[in-house]
Amino acid sequence: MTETRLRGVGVSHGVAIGQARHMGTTVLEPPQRRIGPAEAPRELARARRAAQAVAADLRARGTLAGGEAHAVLEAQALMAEDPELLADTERRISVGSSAERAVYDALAAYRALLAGAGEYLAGRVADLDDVRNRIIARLLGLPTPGVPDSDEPYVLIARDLAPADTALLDTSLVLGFLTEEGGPTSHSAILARALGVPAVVAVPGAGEIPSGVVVAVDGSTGEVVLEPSEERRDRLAEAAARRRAALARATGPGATSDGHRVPLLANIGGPADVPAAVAAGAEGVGLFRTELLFLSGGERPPAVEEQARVYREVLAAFPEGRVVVRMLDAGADKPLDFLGSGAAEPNPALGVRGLRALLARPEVLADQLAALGEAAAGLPVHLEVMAPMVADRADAAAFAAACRAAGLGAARGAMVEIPAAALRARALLQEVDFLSVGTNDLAQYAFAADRQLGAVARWQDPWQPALLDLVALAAEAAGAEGRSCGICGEAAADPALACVLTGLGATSLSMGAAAIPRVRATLAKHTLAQCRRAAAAARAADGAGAARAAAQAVLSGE
Ligand SMILES: C=C(OP(=O)(O)O)C(=O)O
Ligand SMILES: [Mg+2]
Repeated sequence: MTETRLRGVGVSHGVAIGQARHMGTTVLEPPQRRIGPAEAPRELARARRAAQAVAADLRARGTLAGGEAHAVLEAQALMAEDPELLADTERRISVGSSAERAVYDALAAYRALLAGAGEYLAGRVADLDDVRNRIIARLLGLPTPGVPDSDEPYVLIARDLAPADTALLDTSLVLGFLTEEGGPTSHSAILARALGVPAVVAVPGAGEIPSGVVVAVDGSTGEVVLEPSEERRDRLAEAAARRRAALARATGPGATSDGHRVPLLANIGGPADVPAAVAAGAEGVGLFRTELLFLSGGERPPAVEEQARVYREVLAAFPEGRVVVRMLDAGADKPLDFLGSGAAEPNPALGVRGLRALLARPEVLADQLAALGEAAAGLPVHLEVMAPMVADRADAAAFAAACRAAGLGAARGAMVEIPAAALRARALLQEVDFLSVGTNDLAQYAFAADRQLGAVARWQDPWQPALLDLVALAAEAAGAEGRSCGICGEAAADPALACVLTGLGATSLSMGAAAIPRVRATLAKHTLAQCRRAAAAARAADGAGAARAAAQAVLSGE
């Protein structure tokens, strides 16, 4: 057979060569069965139950997968339970649709809306299709279409991948992803990058690739070749090896090409994330999200001893390194029953969350600090603790007082996630030792754009110049006080943006482990002066796209 070449958008670097296997993504279309009015209550109850069961299953998968997948699956669970979708389903049942047909039609209507609503929302269509398939399969008593069964490694082909499936993919079997739809911001792309699996999205005709055919996927160039010749395979493998070698050459501590040090740290959710962080050469942990530990505790926070055991496991993995532990950040996107967080609040993102929740329950904060003290005892690690959602100097002072009362010798910091904290960063530094900018929440609050809501996702783009202005304020304040100001939001994982953040004065960058090698390599190619020029160019732009282009032009030496 001769080679066939296809082209898509490379979204996750590397080359994968293997047999094609298709994801079972056929949308299940239930028959047009009409029901009488007497059957309606039963059908409605069935539809409700199925939606609830699917939401619970997605949540359970999210908890199991942890990390990035957790939030993605939570968002999908919310789709399954969406009150408007349920109301539409109810309306359709009341006029004679069966439960499965009503769900199918209600979701189809919503899907059409999403598909036509711009790149980011269109990227959520695959998530919605997956939710639809899951609910309908459950109503029809069928298995949910999903990841193919295979004992041999393969290249996974799909229309688009749903997070529920990609989250639990066995990466020892999946060599790469290839999707017909999707874009750089689709979950297939985000998760492929998080898993470190090569991926090409938006490949026209991908759905028609016969199962079992050998495909070569180059996630760096977007090239896809069916039945590649020996020569082609060799060439692709060589190119990938060259790129890998370039990445591997960039080892050691993070620094610009002229030696300005920017420690590269890992964002972790617990001990399970440590091996990947160590393998990526993380110089420590810049953000240890401790919520996962509390999520598994149910009604009560985990006991001090249990917390200490988990913290120690992490701390012991970074001898001489720096580990920044973020105090429990409950509420809003991370609700926790025992803190009653968000339950009765009309707007939990603006409510008693983060440090506010901890100050309302000082014994929870005191226990966590005590557990950290116990965990660090006798270890050479540099333990640092920081408070989430610090709004003003009084917050920073209250946190510092709690640390003092706990007798914890660790450096204390404030996260800059609320614009007020960035604006008055210097005042916070009168109370705490360092700052760490959480760009995810800082964007949410700066743009009044719920980080969980796809409809406002455009403002979550970390290249927004207004967000960069706020980062600059925090970094400049820290510089003036001779303190450190790290970045620990998603922004730090984008190699070009990492250079910009360095140019703004960030003193360390913390990100998911998979992003570290590329950020290290990119940073090592540019001088501090170039990073500063890129930062100035990005801030001078209007809009995220223009900022990205302006910075990239500077970094590529145009
Ligand atoms: C790092 C951050 O914290 P989280 O994503 O856990 O809220 C942030 O808000 O940027
Ligand atoms: Mg945050």
